[in-house]
Amino acid sequence: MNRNTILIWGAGAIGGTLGAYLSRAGEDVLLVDIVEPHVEAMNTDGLLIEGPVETFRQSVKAARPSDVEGQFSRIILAVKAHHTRDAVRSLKPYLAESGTVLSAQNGLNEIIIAEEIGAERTIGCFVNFGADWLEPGRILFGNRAAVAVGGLDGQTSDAVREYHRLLSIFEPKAVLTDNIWGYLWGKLGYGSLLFATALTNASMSENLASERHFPVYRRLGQEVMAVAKARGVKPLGFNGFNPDAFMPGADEDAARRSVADMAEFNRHTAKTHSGIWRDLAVRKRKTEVDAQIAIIATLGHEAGIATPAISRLVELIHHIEDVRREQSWSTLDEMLKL
Ligand SMILES: NC(=O)C1=CN([C@@H]2O[C@H](COP(=O)(O)OP(=O)(O)OC[C@H]3O[C@@H](n4cnc5c(N)ncnc54)[C@H](OP(=O)(O)O)[C@@H]3O)[C@@H](O)[C@H]2O)C=CC1
Ligand SMILES: CC(C)(CO)C(=O)C(=O)O
Repeated sequence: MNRNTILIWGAGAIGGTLGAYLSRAGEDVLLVDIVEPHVEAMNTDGLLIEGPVETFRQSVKAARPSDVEGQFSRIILAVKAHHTRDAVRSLKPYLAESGTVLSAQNGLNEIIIAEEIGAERTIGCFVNFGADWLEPGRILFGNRAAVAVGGLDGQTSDAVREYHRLLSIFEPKAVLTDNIWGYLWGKLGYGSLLFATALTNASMSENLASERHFPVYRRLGQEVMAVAKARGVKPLGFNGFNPDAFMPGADEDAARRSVADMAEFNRHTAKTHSGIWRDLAVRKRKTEVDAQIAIIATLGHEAGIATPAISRLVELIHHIEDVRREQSWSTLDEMLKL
């Protein structure tokens, strides 16, 4: 390890995939994770990336947080949103004074990271590719999708350019943007629909293609876009999600087309279900609903925007987490009662 080593903090589905690609390209990468058998497997057998995009086994270096020594200039954070603050506190001693952290996560984690290390050391990023951590040392890379990197203030610093270079190794179409908040809010809109799909056991595309539930998807998208607009953000679209279709005053057909495009996009991935569904159905653990979705209601309240559908969605996900409800079409039907 030396100062030029790139740390990937959280080496699950997203961090592991990025780490394998960067290591394969000859970048000096250290994958840091709290799951000891995963760290052990990565050090012993490397990381197996498998699925329709490509399958390869990559030799990587891995460590537990307590094994890390030294100071580093580039750290990519890829833990779940609700682990962000703890993870940033644990990586902070290893972040060089002029070093930066890039969030390869869903949600508005950049706000928390900036609170902990300063906005000038926080770099924005948006990832939409699909991956699942299968078992120690083994990750499914389900599909390619949009990736963007940008400065929180819209400026393109050397650090922003450097992370864009790194992300482009993984995704050649990675965008260097002056509106990273636009992508992050676009993903919150997209993500709110994904959380709704996790209320059932059907695939993302099957859920999104359900005509009966279209009003649910439209309402969620509309609430998120209204909050984004009130905060002065110009949300951006990607992979079927068209933020304009959910803006106040937009016609129903536009939203219908966008939801159909999202269904079509998600028909072509080996990751058939969202990470949220996987947390509930497979990993049997808490989701990112509070960190990623409940915060929209809080910010909406501050801006005077009502978000009843978002609040009901948060409640239903909590019910499933607490084993008070099942993932089923009838749970999604609850969203129609608003
Ligand atoms: N998977 C996907 O397809 C996509 C995910 N995202 C987003 O990317 C982010 C990462 O998700 P994903 O990769 O799926 O999650 P994973 O759970 O697969 O990976 C996160 C890893 O980080 C570990 N971890 C937790 N806390 C720490 C810590 N303090 N220090 C070091 N490691 C830690 C986790 O351990 P443990 O399991 O014990 O918590 C886990 O091994 C999330 O915000 C997610 O929403 C965005 C786009 C697509
Ligand atoms: C489904 C995906 C990959 C976005 O397309 C995602 O963000 C998730 O699983 O949470």
